Amino acid sequence: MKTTICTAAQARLADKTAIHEHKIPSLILMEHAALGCTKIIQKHLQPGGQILILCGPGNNGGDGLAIARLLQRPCFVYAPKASSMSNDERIQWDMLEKNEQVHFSSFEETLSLMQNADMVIDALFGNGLSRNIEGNYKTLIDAVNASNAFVISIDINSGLDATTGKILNACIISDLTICLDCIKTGQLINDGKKVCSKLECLSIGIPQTIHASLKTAILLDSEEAKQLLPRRSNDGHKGTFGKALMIGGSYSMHGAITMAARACYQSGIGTLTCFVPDCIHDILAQKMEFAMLKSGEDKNGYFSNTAIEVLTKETGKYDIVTIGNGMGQQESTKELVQKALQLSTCTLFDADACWAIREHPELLRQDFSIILTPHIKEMTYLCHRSLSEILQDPFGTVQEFCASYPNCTLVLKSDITLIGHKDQMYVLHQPNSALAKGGSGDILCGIIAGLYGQCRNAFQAAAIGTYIHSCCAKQKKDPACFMQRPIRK
Ligand SMILES: NC(=O)C1=CN([C@@H]2O[C@H](COP(=O)(O)OP(=O)(O)OC[C@H]3O[C@@H](n4cnc5c(N)ncnc54)[C@H](O)[C@@H]3O)[C@@H](O)[C@H]2O)[C@@H](O)CC1
Ligand SMILES: [K+]
Repeated sequence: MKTTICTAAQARLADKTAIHEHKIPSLILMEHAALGCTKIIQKHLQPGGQILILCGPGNNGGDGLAIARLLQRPCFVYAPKASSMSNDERIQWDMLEKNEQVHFSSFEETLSLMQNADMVIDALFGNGLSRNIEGNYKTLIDAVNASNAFVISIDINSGLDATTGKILNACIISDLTICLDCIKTGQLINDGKKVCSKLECLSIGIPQTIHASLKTAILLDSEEAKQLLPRRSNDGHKGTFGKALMIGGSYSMHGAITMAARACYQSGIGTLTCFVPDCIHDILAQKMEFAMLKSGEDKNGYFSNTAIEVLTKETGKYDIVTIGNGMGQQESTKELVQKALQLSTCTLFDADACWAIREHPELLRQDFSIILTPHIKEMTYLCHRSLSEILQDPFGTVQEFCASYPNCTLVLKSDITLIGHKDQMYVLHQPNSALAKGGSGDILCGIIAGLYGQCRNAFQAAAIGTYIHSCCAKQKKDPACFMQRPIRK
């Protein structure tokens, strides 16, 4: 089952389509949601523990009331007046009329119960939050955040804007958030990253085809990765697994091209050639027994502007070309980037190559595939957004870029990494500081190139490469030591 990532509008549209076009009554969706949540809540609940459920005026509150019924144990519930409830919440309320285990508490009682509660269920606001939280709701949220209870938010932490991840004046900080049907973009960016410790996504019976038709982003998890991993046939030869050319390096940054090349080789490329400035040829010859080496004229420790001549004879020889690692922000990098595109083969732009192309973004529109792997700062060279604008809206940034450059696959690297191509997007949500070090990006570039050689599909290679890179870091190994075996299990 795919886990999807939606804006508030996409999530609402998915709900609406399920209800109006697929004729699934909203109360059935609510029951699925509440049954699933109840099972998860029970896993965290101690016998005899005191549970307090906070319900708001919409269907999120309806979920809370349904959970109170399904728990089948004594619990305290705070709920608004029946007259201000949504229709479905009102029906849930009626179902509790004869229930003797549910005790409704006033606002003041709720505040005092909070001090001894073992668990608080946050069903105040979900996808319908539309303005700043004030008054009693703010007081309740502040009290939850000051309590020692284990807090579970239903769907979205109340107070968080589901799309932007901004807090609307006050917001529940949860130990666990159970996302209904899909993760919301706001839960992965901005304040959203700080208010939910753990996200668990629950299917509530909305048909998967609805998300497919809405082109929502897909979470890159182990199930998805297994589908994307290229299979190596035992009767393949080195040509089967691709020929890569990696262009990069400079006197002070020969490590970058070395790490990228080693990762490419260890990712299963058929043959690998590195093109480096003359001044580091001998150093790399010592370090790279796994790659063929070509070198071009250097100047002051970098490629010279004329180094490109060597590449003229290389057209048609390679399946993938990578460019950028350790090249520096030099005039010659700009020249080489343009020359590399004349090889008319799939080209991966990493690091300084993303800077070098910024004066000629029109060159990114080619009839072959281009992969770009910028981090946030490098992304500022590729679009008309500032660093903070990209950080505020990484999803929109990737969508906008991919719509403008349909032959490009963009890997926007950050604590969450977004991989986009046309209207498709994968999201890797495995933040890990092990990757926050020089060389990580070079290794990713190499892994993607190595996998491209085996699948010849830029979007697939970028997505599976990004996933494997992150898995290697989780194993606390040097990511360059990765093996494909762990995710094949
Ligand atoms: N209909 C469906 O398809 C399903 C909806 N579900 C739940 O329903 C939620 C969405 O329900 P709703 O659209 O009713 O939205 P909410 O439950 O988030 O609440 C909307 C209500 O809160 C009020 N409100 C918004 N901001 C406020 C603020 N700052 N202060 C005070 N009141 C405020 C609105 O006027 C509206 O009455 C989802 O998040 C999910 O929990 C689930 O039950 C599954 C099925
Ligand atoms: K909530």
